[in-house]
Amino acid sequence: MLTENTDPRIIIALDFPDADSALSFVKPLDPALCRLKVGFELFVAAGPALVEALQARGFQVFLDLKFHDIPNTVASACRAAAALGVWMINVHAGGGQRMMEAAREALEGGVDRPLLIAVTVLTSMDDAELGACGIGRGVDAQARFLARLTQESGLDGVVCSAREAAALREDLGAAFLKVTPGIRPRGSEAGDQKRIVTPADALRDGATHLVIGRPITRAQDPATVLADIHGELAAVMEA
Ligand SMILES: O=c1ccn([C@@H]2O[C@H](COP(=O)(O)O)[C@@H](O)[C@H]2O)c(=O)[nH]1
Repeated sequence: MLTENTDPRIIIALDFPDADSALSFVKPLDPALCRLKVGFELFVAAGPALVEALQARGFQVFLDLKFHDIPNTVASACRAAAALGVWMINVHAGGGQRMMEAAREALEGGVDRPLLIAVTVLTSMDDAELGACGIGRGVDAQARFLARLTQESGLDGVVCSAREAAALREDLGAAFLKVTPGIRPRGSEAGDQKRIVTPADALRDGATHLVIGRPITRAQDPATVLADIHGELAAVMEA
């Protein structure tokens, strides 16, 4: 039986080219069983109206626009995103402490403010790719460094790979959110993701939320894949 409730851990990445495709995909989904993530592609194509349409269907929305700019610009963008009534928004931790603090301050005092998290190291990157950007300390150390900076800036959590979740739980506590893309049920294709983890391992290692896109959205039967993942998570929670 599927018993997720007011705090579903699964966030489905709605990477679709237009509103019609996204809305027809979500039609059979139950908002008690998943949240939805709207990223660049869909937001650029369909805008705030689509976010409002998803919320009107009962879904909580993570608006994944990964703001990364000067503090004043990011703060204003966060204020505008919060006005949409979304559940969660994000920035890039690489924008630095002043930028993250400006983002947090922009949301202060708002009723039902969105959760604010920061991207550490993209799950599509490995040590070699990070090194090629001039960061030689490796993915694990860089993710831990940026996660600590995020917590010191007063944000609610981070986007990281579930591979780093256990270390971040140790460093920063269980309540600090660890929102983890790069989730791949056993046997599914990695695609462009480098740091992948199964749903069960992610939960066991301390991921608080699992972002899952193509393994569900490109499946022949998305509802069955979602139900199977719920089963996998329930087994971990019962163990
Ligand atoms: O480090 C990151 C940050 C964001 N993402 C986003 O999550 C989904 C993952 O989709 P899959 O199809 O399951 O790979 C996608 O929208 C990314 O933009 C990420 O993957 N890694």
